[in-house]
Amino acid sequence: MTDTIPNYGKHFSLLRAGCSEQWQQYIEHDFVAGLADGSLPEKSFLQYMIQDYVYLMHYSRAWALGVVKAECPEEMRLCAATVDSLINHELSIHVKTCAAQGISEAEIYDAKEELETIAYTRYVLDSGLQGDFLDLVLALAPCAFGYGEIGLRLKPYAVAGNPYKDWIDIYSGEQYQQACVDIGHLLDLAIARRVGDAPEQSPRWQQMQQRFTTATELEAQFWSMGLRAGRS
Ligand SMILES: Cc1ncc(CN)c(N)n1
Repeated sequence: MTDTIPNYGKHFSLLRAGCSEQWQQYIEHDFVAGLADGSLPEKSFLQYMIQDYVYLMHYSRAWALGVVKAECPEEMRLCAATVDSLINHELSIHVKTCAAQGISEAEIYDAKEELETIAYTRYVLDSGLQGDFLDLVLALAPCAFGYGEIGLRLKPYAVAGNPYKDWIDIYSGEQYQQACVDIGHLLDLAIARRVGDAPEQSPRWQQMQQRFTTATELEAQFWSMGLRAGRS
């Protein structure tokens, strides 16, 4: 797998470097290795897709909260565009994968949430409810960037015969990669507006890094939940 760090903006690189161990545990998780070589059990993938549908619904609500908390038109527009891309595009593969197994969208919408899904989604929503727009974006960011980086790393494995080719194609694809660049721009804007040009020197930096790191840890737990669901 290639180890190039994607160019999703200045602050992505800084925050990623600030939690490199947790970041590696997220992007190099066994679940990801199973997607790459196709060895991930089908049951794990299906359970993950059901929980991920539920996750993305709450994650979309959190981006909608971004529209509410934004402080300029550019922030509002980027948040609104992300809500649209999540609920009208990214979720399609979840609906398609479940439909192929005879599970309807209404059933996935009502699926019982695993504890990891609750922990992660409510952490993100609470970051926005309790904090300001920047707190919210820092908690939202690892989701977008991590899958972007994983998509690029897994691209060479999207070959005929890999059952997870469609999944890899989506996250390595131009549309998803552009969304990561746009979110990187949003993060840079949000930081510059609220903390200035040298955020690492701000008294707020440690707490900002912590939000990003916690969301990164919750991502790794989400993969582990997928593996566990496949074994039960
Ligand atoms: C848990 C999780 N994290 C990230 C993504 C990519 N948007 C996702 N679909 N699910």
